[in-house]
Amino acid sequence: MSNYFEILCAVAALLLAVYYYATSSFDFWKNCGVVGPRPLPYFGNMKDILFARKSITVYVKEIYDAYKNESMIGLYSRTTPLLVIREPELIKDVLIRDFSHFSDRGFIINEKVEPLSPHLFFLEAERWRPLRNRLSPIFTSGKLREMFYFIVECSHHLEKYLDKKVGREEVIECRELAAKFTTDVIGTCAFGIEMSALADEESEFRKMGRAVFAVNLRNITQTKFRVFIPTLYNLLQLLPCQKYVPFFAKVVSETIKYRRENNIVRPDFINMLMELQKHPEKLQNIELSDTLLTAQAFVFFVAGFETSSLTITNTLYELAQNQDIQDKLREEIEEHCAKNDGELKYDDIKGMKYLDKAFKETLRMYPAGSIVTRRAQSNYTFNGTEVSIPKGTIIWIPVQGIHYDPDIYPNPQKFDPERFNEDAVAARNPMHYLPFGDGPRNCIGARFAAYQTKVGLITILRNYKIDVCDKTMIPYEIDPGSFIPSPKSGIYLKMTKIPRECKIIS
Ligand code: HEM
Repeated sequence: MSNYFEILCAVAALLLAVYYYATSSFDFWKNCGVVGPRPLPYFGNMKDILFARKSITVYVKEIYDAYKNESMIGLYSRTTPLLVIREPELIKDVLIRDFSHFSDRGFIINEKVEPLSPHLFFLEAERWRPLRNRLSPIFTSGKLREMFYFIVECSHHLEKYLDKKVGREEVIECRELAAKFTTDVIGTCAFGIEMSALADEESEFRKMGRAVFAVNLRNITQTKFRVFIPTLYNLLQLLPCQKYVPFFAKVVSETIKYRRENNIVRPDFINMLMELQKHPEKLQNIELSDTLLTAQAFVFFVAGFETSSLTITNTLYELAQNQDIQDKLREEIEEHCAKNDGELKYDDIKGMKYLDKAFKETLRMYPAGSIVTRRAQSNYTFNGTEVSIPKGTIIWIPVQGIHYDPDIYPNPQKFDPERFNEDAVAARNPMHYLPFGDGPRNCIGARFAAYQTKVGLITILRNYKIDVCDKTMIPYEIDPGSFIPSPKSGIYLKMTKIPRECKIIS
């Protein structure tokens, strides 16, 4: 009898210890005077996200809306305190003014689990800083002008593809269409080779691109473990390496070898990475090994094709439902064509003001980064407050919540490019529009993204009228398992051919 009692006591003590471990930090925000939703033992506030029942995008908007009058909201990423910042001045402190305290995103990197993970997006501040300094010149407008030729070449392939695919009118799944185009663009610019995603239905690059973003158990587990359960993340090295890793490694090493042997110089990302490899002194003695180089080419591909293809898709989705805006946009394209005898050049794209507003409005409604994250690199007290956070605290900037705040963007569900006319932009706090983040660690490819997205849109819109059809998903639903907020199913739209004569030339 006494044995049973002892076992019972031991089990109770164990349960108590587990409960204590799972909840002991839950007074942290209360003690700081920061409010937030009640956390659950072990899961904190992340249960629905961990089980992919809710996307971060939806969750962060709910939290933002629920704490309307707060400048900060305290959450728990399982047992670890995590802070959401709403107030624009504090956001500016984190992203810009006090960036030296927040120059890291807080992703863990385990090169055994993911050999291509030490890239610009994930890298810790020490390796990130010299690499970013040296990679930034790849994206200047001068370099972009040189690369514009490649983007335009891909737009001709897109035109041909559409000609073949769409007869007089046809329902097209636009996500796949746009992804093929941006795969070709980023492929030629990042890897320096033709990916032929548009020309070849079985393109290996397109298959690998799909594999990187596939919403499957492996990808969901990997992302959730990396972000929320880092202790278990290391166990993933027991699984075989993702198939795209050896693929990209081989492509990059073969390209480099071929260029070295044949003395080929081409104005693209891989060329600039090879130049850097030759001059380690420029990287403050961080060795740009072949793997580190491949990781950078890989992140340009991964960060570059899906974000822009979703932006093209989402713009078409909104234009199909807003015919007046679509007509106005087409008029602007035609006007520019007429001025240049049917041709569009690099500078014309820059001059298309209405296209720019529509692009920006799409990114307001569908930001690829629904949160921007930073990690505190030292203990930090927020200016004008008594809230102090310890080194290591993760910060979430709730971009999705801000972009749908009716006090900032009245009637936020409405697609309205006029929100981006000069006066409206000047009247808004810059921290209230963050599709590319901000500060020294903002999106390095923002300018490139704008050009490839706009060229893709022009190519489609000048040739086709876009309408919704029975298969169009209305309302738009985000797949809770997706890493970059993506629609739950394909985006099917009807395309009807319009005879055009305008051509883009570089
Ligand atoms: C519409 C398209 C795109 C969107 C919406 C987008 C959005 C973002 C966002 C929100 C961030 C994080 C910024 C921050 O933390 O402040 C980011 C970072 C990054 N993006 Fe983009 N991006 C796009 C296209 C591209 C393209 C085309 C490339 C490359 C060719 C690219 C490469 C990167 C890289 C390397 C980072 C990490 C930068 C660093 O940590 O230094 N992105 N992007």
